[in-house]
This record gives sequence, structure tokens and C-alpha cells, in this order.
Amino acid sequence: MRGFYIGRYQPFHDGHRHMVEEIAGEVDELVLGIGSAGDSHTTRNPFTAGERVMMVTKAVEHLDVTTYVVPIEDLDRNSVWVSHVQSMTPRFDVAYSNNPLVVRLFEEAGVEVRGSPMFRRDVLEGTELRERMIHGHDWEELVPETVIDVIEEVDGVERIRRIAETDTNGEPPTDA
Ligand SMILES: Nc1ncnc2c1ncn2[C@@H]1O[C@H](COP(=O)(O)OP(=O)(O)OP(=O)(O)O)[C@@H](O)[C@H]1O
Ligand SMILES: NC(=O)c1ccc[n+]([C@@H]2O[C@H](COP(=O)(O)O)[C@@H](O)[C@H]2O)c1
Repeated sequence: MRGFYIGRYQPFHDGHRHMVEEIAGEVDELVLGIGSAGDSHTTRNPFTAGERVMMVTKAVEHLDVTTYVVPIEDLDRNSVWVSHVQSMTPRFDVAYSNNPLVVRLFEEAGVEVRGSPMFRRDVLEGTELRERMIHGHDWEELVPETVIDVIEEVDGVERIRRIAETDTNGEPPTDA
């Protein structure tokens, strides 16, 4: 059986890792969708699709399942989003998500959806991690070691801090 799990992974953190490890116990193969693939260089979406491909690929390489990492750009039309996803990915039998819109769109399209309880959601949230990076607080303990390496390689903390100086709405800075 093949599963599908999509997230923005800005950045990939230990909540995502926990979910992937649980999914790996239920499927033979796993397709990981990098959502909002066209977005980068904003405080909400600081990392490029390629950078997130590196984070996710390295974070799951210890798992005993074959994984495929596929970037997926957003569409303006929710009603055809599931078809868009299916057009970009290996065929899958079940979609995993805790995002209510994603769950609804897959269910309406007749795809089985499974969720999971949130894991340490007080700290394991992308928004919390990005805030910590911007304000110089510890964030490294909340992500896989391999994700720290990728963020260091691309000088990601410096990037998000610089963007945050001019970007207060999640929009790209216009004057930089
Ligand atoms: N701590 C967690 N435990 C379990 N699932 C999680 C956790 N954090 C996120 N998820 C789930 O992982 C998927 C992808 O999440 P996403 O990439 O949006 O992360 P996020 O932490 O919610 O980020 P942000 O705060 O940037 O929106 C969603 O289905 C989300 O509900
Ligand atoms: N119409 C669309 O493009 C559409 C609809 C539903 C989800 N998505 C994307 O799927 C991903 C879902 O991931 P999260 O659970 O991390 O929000 C996001 O990147 C989101 O933008 C896109």
C-alpha cells in the first residue's frame, strides 16, 4: 500500500517526523508532497521547494519504506486540487493529513484519509519555529539533526531574519 502526506514543511520539524514514522508503520511506500512549492522568501514560507526537498529527503532516509518527495504548487481552484496532486504524484491509496481543508478535498474526491493526534503541538508548529529563528531563541531541539544541517547550508536563519525586518504580512518584501 502507498500513502501520501503533504505539508508546507517550513521547516520540517519533529511533529512531521513523528507523523511520518507512524505512517511508515502502515504503508509500504510513502509519497511526501512539498506543498505551496512555488512559495519562498516570506516569513511564512522562507524556504524554497528545493531546500524543503533536501530537508524531507534527509529526514526520512533512515526509514524502512521507499519514499518519493514531490513538490506541488498551489492552485487558485480548490475544486480541482486533488486531481492536480494526483497528476504530479505516484498513485497512492490513502492520504494522511490533519489539515481540515485537505481532509475535506480528499474525502470529496473519494480518497481515504487518515489523521493522527497532534504531537507536542505547543512547540512543534512551523509558526513557532520560525518565530524562534527570527528572535534568536533555541529551535534546533525541535527539528531532526539533518534539517539543522540544511538550514545551516542555506544560511536560513539569516534569511528569515532579514525577510522579517521588512515583511510583516507573509508577503515578499517589495523594497529589498
Ligand atoms: N506537531 C504535530 N503533530 C502532528 N501533526 C502535525 C504537527 N504539526 C503539523 N502537523 C501536520 O502536518 C501537516 C503539515 O503541516 P505544516 O507543514 O503546515 O506544519 P505546521 O507546523 O502546521 O506549520 P505552520 O505553523 O507553518 O502552518 C498537517 O497535516 C499538520 O496538521
Ligand atoms: N487549492 C490549493 O492549491 C490547495 C488546496 C488545499 C491544500 N493546498 C496545499 O496543501 C498544503 C497542505 O499542507 P498543510 O497541511 O501544511 O497546510 C499547503 O501547501 C496548501 O497550500 C493547496
